[in-house]
Amino acid sequence: MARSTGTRYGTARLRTVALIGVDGSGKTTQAHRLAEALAAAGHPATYHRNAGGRRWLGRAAHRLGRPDAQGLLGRDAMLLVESVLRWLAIAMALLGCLFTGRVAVMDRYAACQYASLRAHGGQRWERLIRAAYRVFPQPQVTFLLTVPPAEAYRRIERRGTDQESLPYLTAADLAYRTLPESPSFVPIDGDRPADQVAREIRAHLAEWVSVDDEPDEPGPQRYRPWLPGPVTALVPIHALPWTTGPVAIQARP
Ligand SMILES: Cc1cn([C@H]2C[C@H](O)[C@@H](COP(=O)(O)OP(=O)(O)O)O2)c(=O)[nH]c1=O
Repeated sequence: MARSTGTRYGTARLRTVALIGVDGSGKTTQAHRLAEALAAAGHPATYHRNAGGRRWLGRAAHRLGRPDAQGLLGRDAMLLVESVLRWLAIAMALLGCLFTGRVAVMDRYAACQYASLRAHGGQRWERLIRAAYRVFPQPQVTFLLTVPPAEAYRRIERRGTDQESLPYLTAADLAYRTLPESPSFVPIDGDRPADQVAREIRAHLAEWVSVDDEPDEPGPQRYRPWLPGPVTALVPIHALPWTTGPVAIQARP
């Protein structure tokens, strides 16, 4: 019988994966898909929406006749509220996964808050917020989903649940690319069909799935969505058609 060793890269265990990027880049779509794929491959995972409250505060602001959350609270107060709410959300998510042993699939992480501060002109808070967020471990892998700001804008308009301006999305896009930690992000071109993007994300994470990870019993569970089928399962991951270069995995714990 095969022994399951969990979701591992060498001796390290996959605990946290983060998806970051501007609004409309596809984080939520891909994070849900990734959590489902991990679970289907026998690696229990939980999706976490690490919201900063900007969307629901924006809806509240609308009801009160203000244009958005920032119009309601003011820029600095909004950035601080967002930073606190996101900090709490990340802390709860990490604690939950610590107790359950599940992989945390993070829809946004600390870097999103640093980018938000920069894109909203709140740089003077960055040192303070970074100090507060330093308690959080680096995710083993952080995917930066990239789409042209104009495409992100179109998607948000179609979604219809919130609003972002094109200049803001452009500033946020630049902020992500220029964060000091950006060299450690795995960039993923999100301006492609969602299936293709999901496959590339899974291909990067395939390095973490031990060969011992086959489930004990044969049957439907043996399907491993990391790879497209039994024939290609024997092909080295670097040779698969959707990989664009060496598999990039960040610092291991
Ligand atoms: C991933 C993806 C999403 N969408 C849609 C779904 C959503 O309504 C919207 C934004 O996607 P979403 O996953 O919510 O992005 P984010 O979490 O980064 O804000 O765009 C597309 O039209 N094409 C895509 O390839």
